[in-house]
Amino acid sequence: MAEKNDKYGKELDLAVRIVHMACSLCQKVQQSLVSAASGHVLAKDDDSPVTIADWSVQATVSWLLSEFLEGWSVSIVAEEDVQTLSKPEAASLLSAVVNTVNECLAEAPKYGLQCPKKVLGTSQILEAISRCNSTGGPTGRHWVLDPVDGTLGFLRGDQYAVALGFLEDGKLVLGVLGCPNYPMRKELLNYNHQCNQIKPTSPPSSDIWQKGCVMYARRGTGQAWMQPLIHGDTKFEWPNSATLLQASPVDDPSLATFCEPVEKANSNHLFTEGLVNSIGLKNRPMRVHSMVKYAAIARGDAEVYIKFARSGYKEKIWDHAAGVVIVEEAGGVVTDAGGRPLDFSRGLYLEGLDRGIVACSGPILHDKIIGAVYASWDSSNL
Ligand SMILES: Nc1ncnc2c1ncn2[C@@H]1O[C@H](COP(=O)(O)OS(=O)(=O)O)[C@@H](OP(=O)(O)O)[C@H]1O
Ligand SMILES: [Mg+2]
Ligand SMILES: [Mg+2]
Ligand SMILES: [Mg+2]
Repeated sequence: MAEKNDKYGKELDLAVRIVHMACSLCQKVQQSLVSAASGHVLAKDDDSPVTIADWSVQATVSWLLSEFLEGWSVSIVAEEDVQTLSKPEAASLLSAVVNTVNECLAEAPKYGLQCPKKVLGTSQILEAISRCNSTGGPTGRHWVLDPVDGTLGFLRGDQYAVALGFLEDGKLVLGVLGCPNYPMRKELLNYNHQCNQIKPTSPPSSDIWQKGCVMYARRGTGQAWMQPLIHGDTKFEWPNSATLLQASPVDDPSLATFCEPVEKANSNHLFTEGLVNSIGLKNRPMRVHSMVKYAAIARGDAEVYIKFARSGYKEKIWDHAAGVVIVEEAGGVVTDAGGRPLDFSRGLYLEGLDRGIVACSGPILHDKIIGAVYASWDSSNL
């Protein structure tokens, strides 16, 4: 962990504590959603799901960043807004969000942070959510938040992530990724998804499933770290509990494992199948929701992550920021399909992205995949 005087040390320390809190919030909401088999799930305009957890995490993170970075006029780029939540028919949803946020903030001392002097009211919570309306850009400091990435995975009792990145002058400098359902063994990561597809209402039950982690990295250190999630009455303690992450040394495609989004609608599975076959990648794909795919590369559980969204879809910065810096500092390489670094300096979207995203555990494998993309592209139906 960064010493307190190091650049961004204060921000990283705070962000890690906040993400631990957010993960704990999500675990509680996920348990209650899965056991109620219904609950507060809404569809957004683009038909994607949003839950109590998405809004509650955004409110909690926003409140904590503003409180502890006072005077920095905190700028936050985040996924959710308050439109749906402010409608009269969403009153019970809003009250659940208010309770969830206050319960989470009351636990702040366990994470070494102060809780609010008074319980936060509805308007303060709506304000905290809507304050995250920054559009980022090439100058200044901006936090980039995906409160729940992989909401679909979250609803299935499967993989999801809380992702918090930090940009300065258009450059990604910090990434913190909370993975509350990240299992301890790689085989379980794959099995977890399949298991929950068959039995979507069964939450992971044994300790091994529930053991989550928080990963973090600071640009330029060449180090990425992982801590176990805080459970029960354990007090937050670090840097003692952190272990160094190292991306996989495998550079032979025939030995590599690749991961990709679960949903065909989010990435072209047919194209990646042709692509990985063409370079002799034999292992079957690990289909995992959310930025846990970046976490798997950083931790050495997989070697390649490929995402080719349908043409016309614009990738949002909060779906990648935290994961990219963690993979890069763990020794990996992340670019677009043309081999260029992702550009976080141009607002809400990864503008100028060439076709898709390719993240690899190292440069040799990355070169091979990019070469294969060029070779496969013309014959593809994208
Ligand atoms: N049509 C389309 N194409 C590409 N990407 C899309 C699309 N729609 C949504 N999204 C974004 O995908 C985020 C989830 O990515 P995943 O890799 O987890 O996808 S998947 O659930 O495994 O299929 C998801 O993030 P969350 O909304 O935070 O869950 C979306 O931002
Ligand atoms: Mg997302
Ligand atoms: Mg999200
Ligand atoms: Mg979403």
